[in-house]
Amino acid sequence: MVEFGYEQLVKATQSFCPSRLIGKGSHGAVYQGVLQDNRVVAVKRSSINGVEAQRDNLKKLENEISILSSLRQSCNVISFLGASHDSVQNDKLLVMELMPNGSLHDLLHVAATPPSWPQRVEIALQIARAVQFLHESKPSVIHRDIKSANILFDSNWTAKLCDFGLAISPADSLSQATQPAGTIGYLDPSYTAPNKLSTKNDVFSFGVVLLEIISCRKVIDVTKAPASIVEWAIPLVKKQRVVEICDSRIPFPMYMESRIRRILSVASRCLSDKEERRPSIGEIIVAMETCSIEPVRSITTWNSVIQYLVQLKRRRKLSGEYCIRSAVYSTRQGEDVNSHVSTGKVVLLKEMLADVRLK
Ligand SMILES: Nc1ncnc2c1ncn2[C@@H]1O[C@H](COP(=O)(O)OP(=O)(O)OP(=O)(O)O)[C@@H](O)[C@H]1O
Repeated sequence: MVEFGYEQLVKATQSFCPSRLIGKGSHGAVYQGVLQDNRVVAVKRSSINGVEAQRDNLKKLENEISILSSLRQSCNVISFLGASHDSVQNDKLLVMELMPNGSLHDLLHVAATPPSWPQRVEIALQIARAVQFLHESKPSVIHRDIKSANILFDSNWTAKLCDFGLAISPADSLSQATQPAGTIGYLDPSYTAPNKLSTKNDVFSFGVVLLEIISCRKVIDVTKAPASIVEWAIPLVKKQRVVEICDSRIPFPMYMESRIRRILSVASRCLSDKEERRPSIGEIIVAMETCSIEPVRSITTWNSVIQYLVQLKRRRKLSGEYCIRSAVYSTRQGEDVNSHVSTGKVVLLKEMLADVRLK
């Protein structure tokens, strides 16, 4: 693990200047810093506004550093760059890549322009890959706080999972004594005691994020009944009323209907009351990879429309060929050609059939 000098990071953040503050979380504040080699990074600090870090905050940041430093690099998990410790102020610092494009939460609930449907599908897949990376790491890691606010976008608009303050490895002996934790609205209701810790807790939270991506509804919205996104959406998925779940700010895309249905069906399985019925993240990836199209960056709605039209044209060509073949067969049997094709095509078809008969 790279150990940064505390003074070096104080300088990089201009002494944790308020103008460098990106945001505050429950266990620290994140600042933008510029290192000596001009790399622009994000620095998470356990103390807020210089007030000595609460023991709990410090423990969470230490845990985050320990988990991130144990992981290999992954495309969809925040890149850990190093850490620093100041024994005088009892302060810890975590250095990570800067994510300049905000969170999925802001993209869904704050941004003026809602993300396109292909973008949503790709983001969902990128998050699934991040969870797969954690669950299939050796030893495996359970994030315990998967939510849209913890999914940030890098400069290429690649989604990455962040905030490992609550992450835990079931292989760690301490995990058996760790109390359940997470964020209301995303927290698995069956995670009620330390011994209920399982990768399926993350699968549940991932299912909630899928519903949020498709509907753009807040996970808990007290102005609506039912307030919980899960209680609202799952009965609609079961009744196949998919259009009612989809974000109505952008038109429902007929060309993506099957992909959206598939994602909602995955979400519904992730949110099953019975943990054993929830799919593993490996199964989720298999189901979802058929939904993906292209990287978010290069996707435009037009690309997808063009893809759809090409597919449609191919399908029509195939069904046209089928029509002609079936008409040839029926004509040989003495049936009427018109029963197989639209009138527009009959003239051409009759000429072709004449040709077939001549042969
Ligand atoms: N690497 C990063 N690059 C850019 N912004 C970041 C980065 N990491 C965190 N942030 C932002 O900094 C703020 C604080 O993040 P932090 O992870 O400490 O807490 P949080 O996720 O907001 O809250 P909580 O810890 O309560 O779940 C958030 O607005 C988050 O989006």
